Amino acid sequence: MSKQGILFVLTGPSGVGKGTVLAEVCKQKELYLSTSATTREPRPGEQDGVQYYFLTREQFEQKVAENGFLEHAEFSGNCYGTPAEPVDAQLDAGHDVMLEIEVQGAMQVHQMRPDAVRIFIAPPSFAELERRLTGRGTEDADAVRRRLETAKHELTLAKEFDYIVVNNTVEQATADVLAILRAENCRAAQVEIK
Ligand SMILES: Nc1ncnc2c1ncn2[C@@H]1O[C@H](COP(=O)(O)OP(=O)(O)OP(=O)(O)O)[C@@H](O)[C@H]1O
Ligand SMILES: Nc1nc2c(ncn2[C@@H]2O[C@H](COP(=O)(O)O)[C@@H](O)[C@H]2O)c(=O)[nH]1
Repeated sequence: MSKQGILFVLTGPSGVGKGTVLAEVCKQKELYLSTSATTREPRPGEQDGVQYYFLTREQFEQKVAENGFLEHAEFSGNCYGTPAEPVDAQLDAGHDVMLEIEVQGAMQVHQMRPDAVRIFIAPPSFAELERRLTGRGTEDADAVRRRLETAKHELTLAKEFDYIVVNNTVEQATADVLAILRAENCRAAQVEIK
């Protein structure tokens, strides 16, 4: 049987810097990034099929009913889900896959795919998380408040994950994530030798 790819999950509270760190990681490591579906409205500049597949709630629910998602969750009033088929196709082709998703979904992946390697990105402090989320300027004050409320609970779950990376600087967090990816690839290679 040919080698399967490794499924990686990058999670953590909204605004912690998952997307920023992942963009740097992808400059140095070949990874298939899953494109999620969401019912959230596109932000200025976001395009359907690029950042997300933007679905109506009915379309999203239809895909849930068809078992089309590897995981899905409601977050801050909107639905988000990982389309299963492209992820499986990439893993079967031997390519490593990365999901960048929120914490409830990441917990589901553990149940569905116990082999997945899950990395929790944590902020250096709660005050810094608040600064980053507010500073990004993509949500109004009410949405920022809701996301921070959710973050308080999400941070208590960090210890459930395989690795915790504190995103102090983007450079250091990128190096830490790359080291994890390398280590997990070495582990997979050893399993094959046996
Ligand atoms: N190490 C860092 N130091 C300072 N600012 C950072 C750092 N990492 C990310 N940021 C900034 O924090 C903001 C949020 O980052 P980003 O959008 O990557 O977060 P996210 O976790 O992907 O959020 P979401 O889950 O909502 O998609 C951005 O403005 C980004 O430039
Ligand atoms: N459970 C899932 N969470 C997802 C997915 N795609 C993205 N996300 C996460 O949702 C929040 C909010 O995203 P935003 O784009 O509105 O800021 C963030 O933490 C994303 O990582 C998914 O498929 N499933």
